Amino acid sequence: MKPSLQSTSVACTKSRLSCALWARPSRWQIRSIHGAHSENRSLDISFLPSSFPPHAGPTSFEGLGLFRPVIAGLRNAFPSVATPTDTQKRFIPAVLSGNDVMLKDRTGSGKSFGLLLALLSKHLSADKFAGIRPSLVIVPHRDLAYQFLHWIQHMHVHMGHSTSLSSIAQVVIRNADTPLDVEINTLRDSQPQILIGTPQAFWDIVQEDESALPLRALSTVIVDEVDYLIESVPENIENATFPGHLRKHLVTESGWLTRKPGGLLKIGGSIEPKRIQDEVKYTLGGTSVQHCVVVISKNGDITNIEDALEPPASTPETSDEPEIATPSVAPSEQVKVPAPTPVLDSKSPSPFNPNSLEAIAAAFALDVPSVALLVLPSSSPVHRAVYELQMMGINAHGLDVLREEQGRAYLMRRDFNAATSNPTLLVSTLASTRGLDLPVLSHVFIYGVFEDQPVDSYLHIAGRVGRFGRGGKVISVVERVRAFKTDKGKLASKNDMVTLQRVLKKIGVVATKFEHFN
Ligand SMILES: Nc1ncnc2c1ncn2[C@@H]1O[C@H](COP(=O)(O)OP(=O)(O)OP(=O)(O)O)[C@@H](O)[C@H]1O
Repeated sequence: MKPSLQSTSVACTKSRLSCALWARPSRWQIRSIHGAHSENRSLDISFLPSSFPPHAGPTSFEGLGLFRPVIAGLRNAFPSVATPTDTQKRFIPAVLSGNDVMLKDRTGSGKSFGLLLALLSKHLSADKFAGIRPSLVIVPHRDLAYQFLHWIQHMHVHMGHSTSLSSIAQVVIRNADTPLDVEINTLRDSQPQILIGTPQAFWDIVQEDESALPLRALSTVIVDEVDYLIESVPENIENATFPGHLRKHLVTESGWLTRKPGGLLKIGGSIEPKRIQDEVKYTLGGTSVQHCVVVISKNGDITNIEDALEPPASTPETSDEPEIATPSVAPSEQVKVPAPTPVLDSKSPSPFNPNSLEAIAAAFALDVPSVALLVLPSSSPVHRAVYELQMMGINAHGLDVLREEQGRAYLMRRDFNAATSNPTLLVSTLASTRGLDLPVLSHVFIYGVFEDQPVDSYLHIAGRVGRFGRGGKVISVVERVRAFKTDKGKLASKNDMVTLQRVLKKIGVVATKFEHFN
């Protein structure tokens, strides 16, 4: 089938910036990118100039041209989302009108959510019989795929639209429980209008049966976390393929995106490097977010980093945002929960510094009213950390947005001040927290310093709190002397405190004392 020039696609990232929308899905081929590493990780699409004028148009969702039933679903499922953010005011009309858009803005500015509203509007407003070709939403990890589906599911309940949820959207992920051919047959039986999945899942399906995915007949492609996806592309990919295309054409702006003069709108984030400091403060929730650094010394002492500022007098956070009741979902529309996590081998040596975990457990017990997130480096065993924290009496769970107490319950809650008798610590890795939105999070703990792109990693993780001007604490726990093995197997040591000091300096953040460890 020949691709239509009306096709568009969107890509979106969760770090400091970016979201892109472009066309010509017929040129897409999917290559395996999962787990691949690039030597060249210096790609930076952060400072692309904005070619879109400041917004002066409608200020309501109705005025932006969203489909009425989608707005009805939004109002009932998300009453706190009353008016569009600046960035949504700009990109929603652009997406609806079929433009290719590259979007970048600060974390938590509503990029993903707004894209979903636009995508739903495009699909649901299309003529029922003429239909619209399907769309693909590519996200970096499973939990984000389900977060998207969860958002759609909650709006769908209130839309009063006759189309079933499974005909509107489905998640495509790979899990050991569902054989590939079952997944492919499901897709064949009921192809939804919006397919949400990870690159690995799409790649596996295409390899097995290319015709199972409508790659040559897509109406929109959204790529969320586009910078992350680009970074994970191996340098040596032969032929320009997806996301090799992203590297070669999107980033270098060679014209793959610009199918017609002026066809690509670059929206938001025209940030000069010299202004990055201001932008970072904005990105990280302004002055309402505190950044604490807890240092573990060789003898196990736990202290605040030197030169940390005294914390401001605490003022309880106020919010007029209501807690949202979870609407009931018909059993046929409920998301299938994959198999439970594997049993832990607790006898093998722990990769974690026990003093660091103890510091996290103590800080959590002393300071967290309801729910916090602990982010581990990407290769860390989450189950092991959960097990060790549970042994310390902490109500720790591996993050899994399909399970109520492991994350699902927190996707919708907005009762920021509520304290619970048994607060929850959700544990995850950097790779699987990208883009996640748990509005009720008050604290995020960071285990160590992320050696690969430490600044971006910090910005991304810190952005899980302080969303939409709310407060929060980012607490990094670092070792003053961390022993490690070099590539040649020799023992060496690093001072993670110094590395983190450099990161904070670079992004213009001054650490605040974590008061309980004074
Ligand atoms: N217009 C709005 N008004 C109030 N809240 C909003 C609005 N749009 C989105 N939100 C809420 O803001 C939160 C963050 O949205 P979203 O995840 O889309 O931001 P993002 O820019 O994609 O963030 P990140 O870069 O971290 O992924 C969600 O809880 C969403 O419900």
